[in-house]
Amino acid sequence: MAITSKFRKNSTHPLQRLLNYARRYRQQIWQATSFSIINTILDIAPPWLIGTAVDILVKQQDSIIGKLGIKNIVSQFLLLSFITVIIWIFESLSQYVYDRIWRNLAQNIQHALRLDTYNHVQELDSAYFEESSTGNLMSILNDDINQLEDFLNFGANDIIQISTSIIILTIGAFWILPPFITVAVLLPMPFIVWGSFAYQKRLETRYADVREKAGFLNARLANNLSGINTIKSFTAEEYENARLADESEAYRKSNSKAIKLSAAFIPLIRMLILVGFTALLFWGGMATYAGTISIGSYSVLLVLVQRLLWPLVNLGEIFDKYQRSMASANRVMNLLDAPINIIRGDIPLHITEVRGEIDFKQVTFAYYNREPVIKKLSLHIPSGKTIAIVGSTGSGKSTLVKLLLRFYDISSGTITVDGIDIQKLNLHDLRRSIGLVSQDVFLFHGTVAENIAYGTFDANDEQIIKAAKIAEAHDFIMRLPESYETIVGERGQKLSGGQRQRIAIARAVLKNPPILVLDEATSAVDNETEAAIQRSLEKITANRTTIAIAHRLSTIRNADRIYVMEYGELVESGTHEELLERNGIYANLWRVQSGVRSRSQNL
Ligand SMILES: Nc1ncnc2c1ncn2[C@@H]1O[C@H](COP(=O)(O)OP(=O)(O)OP(=O)(O)O)[C@@H](O)[C@H]1O
Repeated sequence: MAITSKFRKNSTHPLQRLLNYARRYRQQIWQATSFSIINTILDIAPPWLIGTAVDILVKQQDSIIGKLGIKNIVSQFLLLSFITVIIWIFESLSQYVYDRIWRNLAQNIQHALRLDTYNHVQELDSAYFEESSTGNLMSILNDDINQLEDFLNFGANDIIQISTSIIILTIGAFWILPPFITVAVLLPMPFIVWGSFAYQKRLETRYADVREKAGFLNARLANNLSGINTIKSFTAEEYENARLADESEAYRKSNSKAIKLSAAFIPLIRMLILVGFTALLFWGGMATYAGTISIGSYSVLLVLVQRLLWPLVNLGEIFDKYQRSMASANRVMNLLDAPINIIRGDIPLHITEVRGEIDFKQVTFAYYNREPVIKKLSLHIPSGKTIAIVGSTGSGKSTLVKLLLRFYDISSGTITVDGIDIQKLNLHDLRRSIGLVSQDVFLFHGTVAENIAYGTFDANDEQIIKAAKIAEAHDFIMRLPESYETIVGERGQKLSGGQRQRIAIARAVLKNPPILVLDEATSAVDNETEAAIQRSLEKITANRTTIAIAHRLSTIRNADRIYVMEYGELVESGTHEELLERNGIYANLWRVQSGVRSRSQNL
């Protein structure tokens, strides 16, 4: 598995990547662009109307409108007023339309992008999550996508309107003015455009750094909030304050660097515009005085330049927004492009037809950049039998389960279920066939009933209660304030460890999988709860292939076969009695545990 490829950066420009993504909204984008352009054209009309009004006053019967045959000054002004009203109405209408389309487009794109990215994240393998922090992923899924929304709301429209203005100004100036004045007016333009691009390039790296720092800050926050009890118990508040201050300071400094550059942009553009405006004011005035251009044209131009050149001042702000959103687009697109390394097979496995025969053949596996933790391991689990795996901590027991569920793919060897290589099986079918009660039970924020029905979403109340009874959870659930409707809190923190464990078992019972994996299902419980869980497990493991991983040997002594694992290899196997007779590692462990037990019971 080429893990390094996950973190490969895509060299395509983020705008191009965003446009490729937004292709499905092509129609909406064209509509919004058209209305933005129409609005800009209509927006240029007022200077023309002012020029025409001056023209009427100066030339009277010979004005532009006069030349149309309307000689009466009142009628000329009436017509001009009528045109003004019409233009105004259409300008307002077009503004309403483009604003609505752009803003809805921003909503649609951010919505689709968030769902697609989240969906993609769900498909990524466990190794990806180990290399990236939840807080950073959260900041991509939330902040970065919001940043894009912010740009799409107004930024795209602003860029289109300014570009249209520049084109119209250029055409208009060449049309009306003597060339030397036009050149003087337009002289700042290439500098503004070139300057903007040069600026943008430098801002790009600074904003990429800002987004990265935002990710680190978020990661720290997410980590601390989920470990708040540990912080409190170790009275590490001051320490964490300092650590957070460091991350926050790094974010502030990074922003400061970007601000230093971006804040200088507007004053610079303003100076360049000043050159053009002064040139027009002076030479245009001289040319009008000399009679080369009319007073009407001169006034149109002055207002036009004021209306068209000055908005360029906003260019700084727009480029700033653009650059910030491109830094975000890059992060979102990189996440969306992260390759899915667990390839789904296409052989279906119907849950009702699974026999549950599992075979590990010469399986070797190493975590990324680590030594192998499973070494040429072979294990046969007959259908319907219960096997147990015991062994010292870190020997690789949980890893075996993760490989069976394909959280990771093996380096060599094969794992089969009912004789079919799990890499060829439909991944969802494979996972649906396996019920996992893991070491650290995860409950979602919601009710007890919702948590039991997690994964069996169509279960009715009766089925949920039945499963809870089998898991010996019904009694304690009925004692909760709102029984099955009690909210368990985030990660189930309003319940005890043993209660969470029993809900997890009820969840597995309801799922009714042909293969059951119990990874330390009785780890966090007292003797009484263990006995209760043990009773329920006996019921649910009957006639179901079961893999039980345990540290407490008493919980697995009745297994059909027990395997002892050491450093990624199976070193002993047999029934409880056979292993005791063999007098090896298992027998030793048993003696230690039963000794400890009897002593602790005597105390
Ligand atoms: N995601 C991971 N990345 C790198 N190494 C890992 C990862 N998960 C586990 N390991 C390492 O793999 C080895 C086997 O871990 P595993 O969790 O399978 O042990 P275990 O036998 O289940 O231990 P325990 O009884 O304590 O739960 C350990 O040395 C552990 O440090």
